[in-house]
Amino acid sequence: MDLVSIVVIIQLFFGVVIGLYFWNLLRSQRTNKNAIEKESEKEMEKLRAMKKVQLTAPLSERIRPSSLSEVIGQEDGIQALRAALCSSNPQHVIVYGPPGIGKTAAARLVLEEAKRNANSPFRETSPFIEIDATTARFDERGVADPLMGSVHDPIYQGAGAMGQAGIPQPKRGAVSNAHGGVLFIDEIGELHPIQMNKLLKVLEDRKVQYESAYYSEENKNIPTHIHQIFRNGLPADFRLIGATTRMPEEIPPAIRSRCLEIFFRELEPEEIINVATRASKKINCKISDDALQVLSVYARNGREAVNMIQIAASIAMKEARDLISQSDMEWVVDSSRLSPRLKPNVTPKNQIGKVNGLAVQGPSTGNLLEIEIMVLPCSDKGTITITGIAEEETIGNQSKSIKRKSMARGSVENVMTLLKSLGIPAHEYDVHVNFPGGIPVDGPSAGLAMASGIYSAIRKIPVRYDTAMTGEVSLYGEIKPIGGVLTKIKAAKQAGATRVVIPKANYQAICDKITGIEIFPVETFKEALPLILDLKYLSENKGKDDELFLPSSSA
Ligand SMILES: Nc1ncnc2c1ncn2[C@@H]1O[C@H](COP(=O)(O)OP(=O)(O)OP(=O)(O)O)[C@@H](O)[C@H]1O
Repeated sequence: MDLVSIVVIIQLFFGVVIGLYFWNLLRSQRTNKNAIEKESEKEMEKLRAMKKVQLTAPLSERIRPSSLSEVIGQEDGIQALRAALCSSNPQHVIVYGPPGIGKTAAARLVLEEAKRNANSPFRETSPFIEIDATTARFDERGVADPLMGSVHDPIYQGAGAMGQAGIPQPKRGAVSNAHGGVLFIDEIGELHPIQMNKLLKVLEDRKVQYESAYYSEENKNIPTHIHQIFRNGLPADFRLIGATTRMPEEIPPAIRSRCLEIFFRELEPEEIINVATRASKKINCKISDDALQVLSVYARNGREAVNMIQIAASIAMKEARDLISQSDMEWVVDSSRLSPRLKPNVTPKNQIGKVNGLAVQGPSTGNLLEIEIMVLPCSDKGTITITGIAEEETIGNQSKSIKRKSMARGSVENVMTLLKSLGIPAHEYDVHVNFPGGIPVDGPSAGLAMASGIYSAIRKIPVRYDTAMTGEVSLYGEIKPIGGVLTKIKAAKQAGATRVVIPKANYQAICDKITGIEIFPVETFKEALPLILDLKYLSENKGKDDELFLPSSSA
């Protein structure tokens, strides 16, 4: 055999081996493809079967408000929401309010209303994208980010065609999905600071920019649309509605300054009954007055009312009844371990050292703040004791917080100095200020109530039970403005007070729209005292009014 024949045989051999290799590869690919197709067909069959099964719409869906007019008690908030979003120039919005009072329900409906305005930039197809900030977790490497979107780098794409070709793939997030519509971020106060900064950038640029170490402008393999996204960003022009149960101070100022701030208020008991009645009508179930009464004692907000109706209606329907009875509702209360909604009310008796302060919890929940003060003469230097939720408080937000001496304590110290300077021997007493009922004392606004209570306890003059009060007291006896005055006036009225003393600087014409309570705006402590103390008792028991008044040199 000559050399040429040997080379031909070797070539033939390698030719056969290579041929066999590729034939095998092709065959295994075909087998793989067949297996995948078979598997996919099986899954499609399961999917089709699943789609055929459909239960009736859950009660919660049927109960949900279907128009803004069905959102009860939030007329002011809805008017502001309409003003912000239904015009030709919609704005970003933050909606504040306690849980379960209709923030999400209203946000979902306002876009539909905006679409009906011919001048609105929203179109029929404008999307409403909802995301919860508590679950919008992101990966620091940018692999997954449901809010902003992310880039799937080839290393994470596995064996996909793009991955094998080394092409990074941008994946849209909620900000781009909401393009041309509304992005609703529930619990926006819980958004991670990094996400918040990214969101601010998107609001500014109206697009989202992506980066990847795998991207190169020169790479000819990368399709045009991906080049476009990396060069120009992905459009993200939407209007933001953020909802939060936090206080405005807890929301980063940068986002607040870009948004219109809207407040939804706590629902009153009659409004909760109204929500419950409508909900039961929507599911064609009647409800007895006794059952509604039980519900009104236990439901704290619209969501709780609706949940209670759902459970009670399910029991009634199971027993083929169309009426929710008192015992159904009591069963719901018992099985859900609900505790009654106890709102403090004024005690109908003028008492020494017992004052009605006012507090705001959360963005718009007002409460009567009962304050008890006892003074005991002491031989040495007097002490101050404060009990209740007032000893120490944390300020700031989740990224930065500091603990500081409670403002309530600072307030009492100011009040003591003021009283001493006015000739009241407050320093000759051990003073105990108690805030019963577990309502936290907010800031210095309880100053007027504490000063009046300490005065009452030292002079043994009862305080009027029908009067509630709020205001910071300065060292010189001026009554300084405080926050949340309207909420506090409404809380005073709800608790049964018929008179309320507020700082003059807080008085607005809108206060007079609240009927059934007399409002007394004051500038000084001296002006406030005769409104707060029981003057009748004083004239009957002491015989002369001048004991009440402070020395003429005082504020
Ligand atoms: N003011 C209201 N009017 C009518 N229904 C209400 C009202 N408030 C709550 N509901 C009922 O409760 C459900 C839940 O309310 P929604 O989700 O809007 O509350 P939310 O204020 O957004 O609470 P969260 O802050 O917990 O998300 C609604 O679908 C609706 O059925």
